[in-house]
Amino acid sequence: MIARTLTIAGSDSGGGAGIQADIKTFQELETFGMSAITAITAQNTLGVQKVYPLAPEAAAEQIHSVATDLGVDATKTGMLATADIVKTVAQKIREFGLFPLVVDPVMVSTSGHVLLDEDARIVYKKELIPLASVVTPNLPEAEVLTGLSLADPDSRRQAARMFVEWGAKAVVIKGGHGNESTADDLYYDGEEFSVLSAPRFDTKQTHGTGCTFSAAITAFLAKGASTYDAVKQAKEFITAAISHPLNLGRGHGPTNHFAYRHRRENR
Ligand SMILES: Nc1ncnc2c1ncn2[C@@H]1O[C@H](COP(=O)(O)OP(=O)(O)OP(=O)(O)O)[C@@H](O)[C@H]1O
Ligand SMILES: Cc1ncc(COP(=O)(O)O)c(N)n1
Repeated sequence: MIARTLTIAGSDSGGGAGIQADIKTFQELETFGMSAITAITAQNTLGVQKVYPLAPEAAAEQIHSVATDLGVDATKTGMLATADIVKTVAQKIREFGLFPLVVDPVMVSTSGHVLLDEDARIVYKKELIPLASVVTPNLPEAEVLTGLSLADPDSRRQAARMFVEWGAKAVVIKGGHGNESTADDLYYDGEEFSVLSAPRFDTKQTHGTGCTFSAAITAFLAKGASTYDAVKQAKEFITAAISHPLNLGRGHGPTNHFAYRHRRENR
């Protein structure tokens, strides 16, 4: 049977991030993608013009519909908007056993728009991170959640240990926002640290990189990969997507979700 993937996240009308990036990634990686929408954004490459969070029950009903009929092999969470949605989503994940679970703690868009209410952060740590098979904060998100300044490798390792202490089985602290010459992501599973490294491309077309990366991890997990292998292959997917830009829009353009498959087909 085809592997079934579920994203619980916000809609990006511009198609580069959120639910749309997730479904494209699920499809490219030959899984059957499904969605529970938590918020609707009016958004393009220039920024987020408007956010409409949905009622928590709307997310709960969508998860119920999918889980009680089609079934789910791996799940991810993205933009959850409010503390009440975070609580409800965590409860539904527990109720339906929607594991393995990738938690992408989306807080602020590339363009600087707040996508998670401040009072949701505590709930996140208490309710959602402990359920995660892997949690994928970027550097600013990891700084907000741990309260540490993450300018050097030692502090990043300390932050990674904190996520595992809170109950996540593994963590990837993504280095996209760092200023090193390579885009290095730090992986930790409670036992070993590894650095997943890729060239840093000098590009503005990075809208949706985090969503795409976490969706790719979810797809590889749904197909049976170990967490580390899923993260490693997802890093190849996102590196291909960033390095073959589509040049759309006038701001931070989307990544290229076709690139990984095209590269494999042309080998
Ligand atoms: N310019 C770049 N060149 C190469 N890889 C990059 C670049 N920017 C980000 N990445 C990679 O993309 C992935 C997502 O990382 P990033 O830190 O951008 O996440 P994010 O901030 O959550 O993304 P988003 O833009 O969706 O919010 C990571 O594997 C990171 O290393
Ligand atoms: C619905 C939604 N989810 C997530 C992001 C984060 O992506 P980015 O940081 O690349 O803007 C976003 N902009 N919109």
